Amino acid sequence: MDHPKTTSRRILVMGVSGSGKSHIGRLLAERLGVEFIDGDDHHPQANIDKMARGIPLNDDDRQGWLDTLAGLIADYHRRDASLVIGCSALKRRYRDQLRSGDPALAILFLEGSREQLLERLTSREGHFFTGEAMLESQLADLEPPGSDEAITLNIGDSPESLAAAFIASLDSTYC
Ligand SMILES: Nc1ncnc2c1ncn2[C@@H]1O[C@H](COP(=O)(O)OP(=O)(O)OP(=O)(O)O)[C@@H](O)[C@H]1O
Ligand SMILES: O=C(O)[C@H](O)[C@@H](O)[C@H](O)[C@H](O)CO
Repeated sequence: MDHPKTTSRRILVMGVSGSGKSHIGRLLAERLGVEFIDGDDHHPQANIDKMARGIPLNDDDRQGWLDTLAGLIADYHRRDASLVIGCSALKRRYRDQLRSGDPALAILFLEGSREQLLERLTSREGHFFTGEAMLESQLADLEPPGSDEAITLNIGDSPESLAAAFIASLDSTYC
């Protein structure tokens, strides 16, 4: 798809829990010198409580939250300000909702195997999202984006390599 050349861009870092959205998103924003928003910080408390009880979110739970994030993306787009935002964005229609804020939203999909993801989740401490069953539900909901929607990178690489590879792909897409 052809998009008008712009001096700013909005970037979504997506993937299931433990794929590295917060870590890679923050690093990417730092490398690009732009703001980072962690989608998790915008969940209503009811969603956090539900996940902390080990109950996966459903479409209804995610609706208002995705609306909030789409609104933030739209706001940055309107102001021609750059942004990296982390959000699981598991289903195609969730991404469509986020793209309603910026049709040229660039997407980095962090892809990993069940084993890689479980290892990352079990070594992480102090987070409300835990447990193998929760990861299973995320993998069941995941509709992986194709190359028409996203740049896909495997989480086995170091954070620095992932950020550099994505930035290189952006340059070739946008220049
Ligand atoms: N490429 C990587 N290599 C090694 N460790 C990583 C990498 N990416 C992330 N990590 C580590 O893996 C763990 C999970 O990463 P992170 O919290 O960023 O995932 P997340 O997708 O934001 O998860 P959630 O959606 O549950 O918040 C963290 O401890 C993080 O430091
Ligand atoms: O869509 C969802 O089910 C949720 O957003 C989860 O993905 C959490 O936000 C996150 O992964 C936990 O940290």
